[in-house]
Amino acid sequence: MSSSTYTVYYGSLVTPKTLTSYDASLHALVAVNSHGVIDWVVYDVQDSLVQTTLLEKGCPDAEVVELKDGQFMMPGFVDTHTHAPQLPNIGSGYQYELLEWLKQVTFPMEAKFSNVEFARKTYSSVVHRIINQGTTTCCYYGTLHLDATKELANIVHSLGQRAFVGKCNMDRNSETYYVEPSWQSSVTDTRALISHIQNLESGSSGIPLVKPILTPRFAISCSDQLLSSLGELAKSNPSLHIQTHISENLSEIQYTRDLFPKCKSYADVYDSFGLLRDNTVLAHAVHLSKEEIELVANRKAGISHCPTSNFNLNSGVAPIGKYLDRGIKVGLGTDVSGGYFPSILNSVRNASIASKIIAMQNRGQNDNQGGRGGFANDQLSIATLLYLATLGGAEVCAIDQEVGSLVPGKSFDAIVADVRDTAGNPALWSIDAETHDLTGKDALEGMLQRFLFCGDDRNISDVFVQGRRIGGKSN
Ligand SMILES: O=c1[nH]c(=O)c2nc[nH]c2[nH]1
Ligand SMILES: [Zn+2]
Repeated sequence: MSSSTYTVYYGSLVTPKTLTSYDASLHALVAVNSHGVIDWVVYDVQDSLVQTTLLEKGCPDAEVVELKDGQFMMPGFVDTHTHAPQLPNIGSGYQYELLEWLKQVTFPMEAKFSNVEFARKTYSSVVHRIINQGTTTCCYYGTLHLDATKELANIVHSLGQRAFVGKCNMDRNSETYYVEPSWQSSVTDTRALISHIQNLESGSSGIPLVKPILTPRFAISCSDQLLSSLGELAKSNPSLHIQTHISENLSEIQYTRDLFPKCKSYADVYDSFGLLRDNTVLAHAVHLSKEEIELVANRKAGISHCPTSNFNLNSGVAPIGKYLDRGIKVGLGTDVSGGYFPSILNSVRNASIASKIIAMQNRGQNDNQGGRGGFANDQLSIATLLYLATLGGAEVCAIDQEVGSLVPGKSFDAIVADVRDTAGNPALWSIDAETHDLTGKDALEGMLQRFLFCGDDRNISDVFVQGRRIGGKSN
């Protein structure tokens, strides 16, 4: 590859390594090739050695983009669970718990997406907002409408975000104005959406950024015939992703038990229809039994932890540390509009608080069950929170070979965080030379913490997917 086809980013870098560690360098060089893939990364390169390093790497003419002091690169956020049609409802109806909230607030809004013009206008604003929050990969639920969900996929595609887009399957137990007419039409529309998304162009890298995802809304909303047909569809397409809700709220769990008396558990409902596998994204998982945890672990399905929504709809506190100890893949989800904020930064904060609640409740206990061990009774560290927001999410989506960390061979799906006062966020007190030593790695850890706990979209200068800038503050 000719050296001028590289863009080389020079500046501070933070990237997750394991659940308990991350790499950080104040002066890193990250070379991105013309396909948007990271070719090489070199840590700790002083200013005076940048040109020498480029020469050694065989690309003296590469375009160098230099970050400012107070900015750093990190992988973009992976939102493993959100509902695009619910953004207009953010901040409404939080007096209800799940089932009543769906009925009173959510279904009336989603029904409006039968109007494709409304869908196009709304989704355009939705996707712009989510990108500018630093989300480079997003798992979207649409509504039950085929045409509106095609629009959602088109918009995500045209804006260049990496995403999974699904049409809700729901042929029963909803309101008469918002339910699919039959399981057959639900499956037909699902197939049509899959073909539509698979026919979207792949862009210059040749890598399709938008992928279809089967979306049985939750067990309650799907008849046996529908779940069975979706299971068949999944079986004939092993690479087709699946997303659904599980074990979020106690009334929902009881209702599910009543509807599927032959199944051993909520998780067993999905498993018995062939919907629990290594590319299944399970949202919530607040109240899983021991047997369900084993089942989810054995099937290698991933959990989307949505703490904001779990607090907000009074659902409970998911025992994420226990899942991590058992080796289950975990990522974060915003779950708008059960969650009231479309940014993974907000999920990070609430995941931290949720883990502290569990740690307080379990103080003094030591029931680490082997596996990775050590998470169940403890608060999540900064390293773990960073991991869940990025690489953990990529694992849940089964795309961790492609994205989730800034290492050679992966796509440059990244953000530039900016923790300077000039970013204009009064809640983030920037680190300055008067009060801090800005030369050591601690300074970078400090910047990362402040960004995760106090940052917002004003602190995100750039959002890149597959090497292409698709958003950021100046957009
Ligand atoms: O948080 C949630 N949001 C939803 O829209 C939904 N549908 C089923 N179960 C759900 N949970
Ligand atoms: Zn949800």
